[in-house]
Amino acid sequence: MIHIITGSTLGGAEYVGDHLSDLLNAEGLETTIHNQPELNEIANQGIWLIITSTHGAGEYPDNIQPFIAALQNTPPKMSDVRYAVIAIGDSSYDTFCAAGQHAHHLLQDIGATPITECLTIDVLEHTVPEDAAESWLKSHLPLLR
Ligand SMILES: Cc1cc2nc3c(=O)[nH]c(=O)nc-3n(C[C@H](O)[C@H](O)[C@H](O)COP(=O)(O)O)c2cc1C
Repeated sequence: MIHIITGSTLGGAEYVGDHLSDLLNAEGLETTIHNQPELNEIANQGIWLIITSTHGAGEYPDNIQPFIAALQNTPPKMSDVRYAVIAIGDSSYDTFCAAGQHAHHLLQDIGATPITECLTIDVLEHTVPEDAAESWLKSHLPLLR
């Protein structure tokens, strides 16, 4: 099972999550999308794919903040979780993709295993972030099985 966990204010990261979920399902991989993630509803095993934008001054979007706080305050056993983070942001901000980068380090710190480095998608360069995410997915598919 691949848990797709999104952090989004304007919907962009959610669209990326929906798109990747469709592609993974077409490859025969099972997914669950968590657009309002609750730590106690997400099994601490399998693959977590976190897709989050950055808002404010390097902040997480509101919908994912409680989930991140719960991971920090009461981290579950993460040794059976492999994960990847897709960070979406705008490189005109000093805090480019800060939320996604933070999530990547946090998961590693609490004992989950990274599948790969954090992917950053710059919306100035990629007006359709789904396209950049799709290319990434295709090249990382063997690691997600
Ligand atoms: C008020 C505001 C603050 C933002 N702050 C940041 C930021 O600190 N770092 C960054 O990389 N992008 C920042 N962005 C860009 C967003 O991350 C980007 O537009 C993203 O595509 C939004 O994704 P979403 O639709 O999932 O919320 C900001 C955008 C807005 C509107």
